[in-house]
Amino acid sequence: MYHVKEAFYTLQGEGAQAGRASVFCRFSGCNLWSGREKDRSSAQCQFCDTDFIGTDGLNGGRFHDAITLAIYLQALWPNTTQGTPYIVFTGGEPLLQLDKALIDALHEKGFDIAVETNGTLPAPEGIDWLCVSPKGRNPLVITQGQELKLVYPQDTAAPEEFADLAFTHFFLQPMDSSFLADSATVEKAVSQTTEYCLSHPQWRLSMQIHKIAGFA
Ligand SMILES: C[S@@+](CC[C@H](N)C(=O)[O-])C[C@H]1O[C@@H](n2cnc3c(N)ncnc32)[C@H](O)[C@@H]1O
Ligand SMILES: Nc1nc2[nH]cc(C(=O)O)c2c(=O)[nH]1
Ligand code: SF4
Ligand SMILES: [Mg+2]
Repeated sequence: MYHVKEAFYTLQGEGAQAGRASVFCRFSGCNLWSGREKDRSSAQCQFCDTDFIGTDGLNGGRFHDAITLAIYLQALWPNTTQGTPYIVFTGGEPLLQLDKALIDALHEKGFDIAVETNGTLPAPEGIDWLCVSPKGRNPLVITQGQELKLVYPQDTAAPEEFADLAFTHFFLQPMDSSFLADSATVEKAVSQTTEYCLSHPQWRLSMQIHKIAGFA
C-alpha cells in the first residue's frame, strides 16, 4: 500500500532541473521527523518546510498497488507528445515507499523518474535523477547521484563534508526559516549562500522558484 499526501502537475522549483514541467508525487511520512510541530525541536531534521502527514492533500490517497498508482499519476501529465514525461517523488521521505514495482510501472509509461531524498535510506534501482539533500549529522547511505542539494546554512552539515562525493551537480539552497518560531531572515540565508558560492565555485545557488513565483 502506498500513502500519498498529494500529487500535482507543476514546474520543478529547485536544483538543476528547475523550470521543468513535472508531476510531483509527495509520499506521506518521514524517517527524520513525525511532521508534528510539537516534535519539531527534538526531530533529526528541524527545518522542514513541508506538510507530509496523512493523505488529505490535493489528489492524495491510499493506493493498493504500483499499477493503480502509476495510472493515476500518468493522468496528471498533459495529453501531449511534447517533451519527456517527468515525475518527481518527494515527501516526506520517498524512499520509505518508492519501490522497483512503481519505478518499472512509470518507466513503462515513458516517464523519467526523479527522487528528492534525505539520503539516509537505500534507493531502489532505476531512478533516473537522484537528488540527495543531507540533513545535519544523519549519515548518508547514498553517496552518489545526479545532484547533491544542501540546505544552507546548517550548523551540523557543512558543504565541505560533501564536496568530494560522486554527484554531477552541487547546489546550496538557502534555508527558508520563515515558518520557524525563531526564524532567522530568509534574506540572510540567501546572502550567506551567495557568499559561499562566490568563494567556492563548485557550488551553485538553488532558489526555490515556486515560492518566489507563487506556484505549488
Ligand atoms: C521537503 S523535502 C522532501 C524530500 C526529502 N525528505 C529531503 O529532505 O530531501 C524536499 C526538499 O526541500 C528541501 N527543504 C526542506 N525544508 C527546507 C527549508 N526550510 N528551506 C529550504 N529547503 C528546504 C529539502 O532539503 C529537500 O531538498
Ligand atoms: N514546484 C516545486 N518544486 C519542488 N522541488 C522540490 C519540492 C519538494 O517539496 O520536494 C518542490 C515543491 O514542493 N514544488
Ligand atoms: S528529511 Fe525531508 S521531509 Fe523529512 S523532515 Fe527533513 S526536509 Fe522534511
Ligand atoms: Mg517543497
